[in-house]
This record gives sequence, C-alpha cells and structure tokens, in this order.
Amino acid sequence: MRTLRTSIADVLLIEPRVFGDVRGFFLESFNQRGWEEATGLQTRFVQDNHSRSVRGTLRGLHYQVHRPQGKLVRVVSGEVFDVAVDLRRSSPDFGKWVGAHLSAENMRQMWIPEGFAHGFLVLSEVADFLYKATDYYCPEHERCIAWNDPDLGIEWPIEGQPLVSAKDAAGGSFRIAETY
Ligand SMILES: Cc1cn([C@H]2C[C@H](O)[C@@H](COP(=O)(O)OP(=O)(O)O[C@H]3O[C@@H](C)C(=O)[C@@H](O)[C@H]3O)O2)c(=O)[nH]c1=O
Repeated sequence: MRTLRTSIADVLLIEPRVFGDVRGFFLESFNQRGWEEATGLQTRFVQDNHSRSVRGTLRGLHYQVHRPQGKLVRVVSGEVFDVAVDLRRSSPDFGKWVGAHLSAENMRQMWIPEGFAHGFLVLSEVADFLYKATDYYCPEHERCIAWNDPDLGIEWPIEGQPLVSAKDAAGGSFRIAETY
C-alpha cells in the first residue's frame, strides 16, 4: 500500500496494492501490520460499516463528541466526494476541510482521524460505501454540522440540493459546534 498526504497533515489517502489478472483483481483492503508500518499508527478498529446511497445523496457532516471515531473509508461500487473537517481546536488546520474522490475504480481509501467531522456526496448512480471505525456508534454522542455551513465553505461538486436525511437537514452551524 501507498500512503499519500493531503492538505491536512493527519488525513491520509491510501492506495492499496492491486493484483490484476485475467480473472479480475485481488487486494488487501486492510492489513494491520502494513497499516502500522505505513502510518506509524497503532489503530484498533472495532466496527465495520456499509451504506448504499443513490446519486445526489449527501451524508454528513457527522462526528461523535466524547467518543470520537477514526474512520478508514472506501467505495466498492460507484464514486463519492469524501470530506473531512478538522474539529481539533489545537490544530493549525482547525475549521479546514479536505476532499477526495473515492471510487470503485481508483480503489483509494481515506483515513479520517479522531477529531474530524466526516461526510460524503454520491456522484454515481449508486455508491456502496464501506468503512472501519475505531469506536462504537454512540447515538447520544452523535453530532451533525450542516453540509453547507457558510464558515466551512466546502466546495461540494453538486449543482442544486443534495438528498439528505431529516437529521442532516437539521445540522447545526460550525460556529457553535462542540469541537475537540
Ligand atoms: C452510523 C450508524 C447508524 N446506525 C443506524 C442508526 C439509523 O437508524 C440508521 C441510519 O443512520 P444514519 O442516518 O446516522 O447513517 P449515516 O448518515 O450513513 O451515518 C454515517 O454517516 C457518515 C458520513 C459517517 O461518517 C458515519 O460515521 C455515520 O455517521 O442506522 C447504526 O445502527 N450504527 C451505526 O454505526
């Protein structure tokens, strides 16, 4: 695997090694030892998630206060624009966002450390989104910042309104968000 830095130092893009042959391909989607060697992180994942969404769906921007989750995310069918927002007050990148196209074709993964809000927009007809998380889902600690928060100014590749859940439509503003 290859790790690429992004404009926010702790957010990484990961390119797994892909072995193609006449049958198709093989890749290791996660390898604990390879992960530790490549990132220097002693990460322990405790939950794997899978969501499927139709074109124009936007999920986010989500995070958990008190029980933050680091997330290793990837797409196995379709394409999304994936975004991480730094919510760590002590970080030089506090309030900054970084986005990347993740697709079944480019097989890229994004590492979003604890202390970030996360969201993605579906750019294909359908997208299957898989991710590993470093802590369990805790609805009581779950928070949502509005995807179109003017202070964050995320440049989503969309014209018009995305399809969002009722919870996400009620997302709060970054200015008064609980941060880390
Ligand atoms: C996230 C999650 C949801 N659920 C349930 C709660 C609810 O009934 C249903 C759908 O939940 P949501 O609408 O919150 O799902 P979704 O909007 O896909 O939430 C996810 O969004 C992305 C952007 C993230 O970063 C994730 O951490 C997570 O917050 O699934 C779980 O049981 N476990 C989980 O870990």
